[in-house]
Amino acid sequence: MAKPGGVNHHESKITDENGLRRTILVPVVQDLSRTKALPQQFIQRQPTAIATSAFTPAVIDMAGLRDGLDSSSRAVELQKLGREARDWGLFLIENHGLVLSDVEQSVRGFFELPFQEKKRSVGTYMSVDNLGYGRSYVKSEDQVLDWIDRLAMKVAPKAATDGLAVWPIKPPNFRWAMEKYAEGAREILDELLQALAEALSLDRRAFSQYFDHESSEINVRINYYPPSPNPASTLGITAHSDASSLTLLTQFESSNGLQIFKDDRWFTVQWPCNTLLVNIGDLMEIMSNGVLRSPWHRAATQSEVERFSVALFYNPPGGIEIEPMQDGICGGGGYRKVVAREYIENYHKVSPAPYKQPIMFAKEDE
Ligand SMILES: O=C(O)CCC(=O)C(=O)O
Ligand SMILES: [Fe+2]
Repeated sequence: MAKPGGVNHHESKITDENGLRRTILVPVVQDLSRTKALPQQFIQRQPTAIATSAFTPAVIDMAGLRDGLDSSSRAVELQKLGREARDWGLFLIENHGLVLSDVEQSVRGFFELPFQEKKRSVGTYMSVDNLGYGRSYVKSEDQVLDWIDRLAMKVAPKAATDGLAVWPIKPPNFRWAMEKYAEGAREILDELLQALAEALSLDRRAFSQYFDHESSEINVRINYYPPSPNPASTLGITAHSDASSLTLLTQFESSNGLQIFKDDRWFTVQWPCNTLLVNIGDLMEIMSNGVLRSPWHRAATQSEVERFSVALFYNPPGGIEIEPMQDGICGGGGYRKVVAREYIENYHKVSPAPYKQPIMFAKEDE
């Protein structure tokens, strides 16, 4: 336990060069930020967080999309959706009906707890599948670390969470708020799976056929980026694509943290506060055989501002085999059939990874 005002440590398990499992201690970023300390292990080898351009994704009006299957407003939204999903792999949604205040209150309440309380509150499942309160993907002692503390949990299917102490006990309504949010999110993402297929002139069930209410998987990761002593030399999240089919991303205040890589440069994603962001994940890239591509993205840090984001990953049931589309427009991406769980396991094993490397696992000639 740290002295009052001191820095606590997360315990991360790594496998060292001799194949032995070891625990290494990683400072809690929330504590570092308070003391304005910036240890060497958080300093990127190249200055990073300077994005050259700003980008505001197209906003899809969910009310317009719901406006009757053959209505003109739906046609307009579908056209926008198809274009943005193909060009950028992400888009914003408005009129989504999701209320975020309970989630925000619970998340802020959790991170306000003292370190030991946070650990006690979450239970013991830290090292399972990168879940729990702590850090993701600490693989070696000389790795440059992200300026972040995280809380990650499985939300669905419910049975998958039974044996794990996955839910923070404090604040007391945390689980209720997150499950309510996830159910609302699932409805929206189901609609978007169908709309994306339609926007690409595919059978409406081309993507949604892999999902079902009982066993599709929802994982939630809460990213907390405390103020950084030097945003130009720290990163909140190292560049990656998401393993998911679709990711729903929420931030609590409008701030510029998310950056996306396109045409050889980084763009800061500008994101109005009444909207949520949806991005294509690797599993969707595989399903569409490369017609939709999962964007390579990262999170910058800021000097005076703390930022929270909530990433909700929507995946088919783990045992489902995904078969890349082979017809006219969807074909030629060179992807092979993959079992969702095998894809995700490999993704966790190889992350963090160089540009688009995890998805090579699903290429035909791998
Ligand atoms: O904080 C953000 O905007 C990005 C989060 C993210 O990319 C993730 O959790 O996978
Ligand atoms: Fe991400």
